[in-house]
Amino acid sequence: MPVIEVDSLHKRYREHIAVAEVSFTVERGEVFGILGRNGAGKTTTVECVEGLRRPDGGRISVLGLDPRRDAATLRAKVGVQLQECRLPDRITVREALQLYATFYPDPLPWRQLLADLGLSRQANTRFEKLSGGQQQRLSIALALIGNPEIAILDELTTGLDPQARKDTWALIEDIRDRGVTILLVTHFMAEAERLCDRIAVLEAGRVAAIGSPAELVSTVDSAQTVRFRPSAALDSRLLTALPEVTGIRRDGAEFTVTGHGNLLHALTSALAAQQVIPIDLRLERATLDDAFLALTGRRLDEAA
Ligand SMILES: Nc1ncnc2c1ncn2[C@@H]1O[C@H](COP(=O)(O)OP(=O)(O)OP(=O)(O)O)[C@@H](O)[C@H]1O
Repeated sequence: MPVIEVDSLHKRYREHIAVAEVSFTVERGEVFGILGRNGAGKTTTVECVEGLRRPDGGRISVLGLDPRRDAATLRAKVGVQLQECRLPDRITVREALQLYATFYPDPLPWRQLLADLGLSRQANTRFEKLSGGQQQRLSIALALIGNPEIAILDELTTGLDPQARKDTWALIEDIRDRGVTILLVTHFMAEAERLCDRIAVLEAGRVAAIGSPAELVSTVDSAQTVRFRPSAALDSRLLTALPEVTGIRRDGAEFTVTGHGNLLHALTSALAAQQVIPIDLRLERATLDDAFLALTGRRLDEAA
């Protein structure tokens, strides 16, 4: 049974429709990503799942419960990392965790959690003195202190440097390995690709597609490109005769061949038969970026 079910969610702010029609399910133990450009409706969707906003239409079930009606029960089972975590400047890491631990019936031991998050040395450091990466890790710790079944993480690594981002990704993989189901909001393609078992691509308040990163890429992956330099003179008609080849371009010594199916195999076999070696052989396939563009009509980093 899915742990989160969102069915035909609709939410507007006055006359502005933030979420027009969103449906997805999250299975136990998976990392499910909501990927979309700024303003696509990601935060509004997860805030409805968290019970922080009242939907104008549709149905949401979390662990079989209603996020608003059963808010008190769900609070102990769902850990939430808010998009902007601001704590009082003078509170220490230890105090924040001890305070949050009192909100839950069965909290994790905070010392262990700090060690897992690489924050042990900051236990007595005030919030204002933490680096951006440390503040981010603390906000994840606060989402996990209640020992939740589900963690909802919004813009996990925004504002972090590349190393802190990679450390945070490794941390999320650890959390997933402990069996926590993770709903992750992101507008970073690399983050979605690295962490998510499945992704819902959101565009203008609607789901454009749902699938694993590989499934999303395969929807646009009919065309492939192979580039190489032949080791000896090559008659390009040999290649155009192959059923897998749809086009050939020549720039100086380099050939660029486009096609589909088992293009690479067909090409290398044809070249081998002519005793031609393809030098600097490269196969280029569609990426998740290409899939996003094909699905939504715009690049992920394009302004709204
Ligand atoms: N409280 C609000 N009042 C009015 N409009 C809002 C409110 N919150 C969000 N919106 C608008 O609703 C739309 C969806 O916003 P939402 O924050 O859900 O998108 P998002 O995909 O999470 O974007 P971001 O990555 O920028 O947070 C946007 O056009 C936004 O301006």
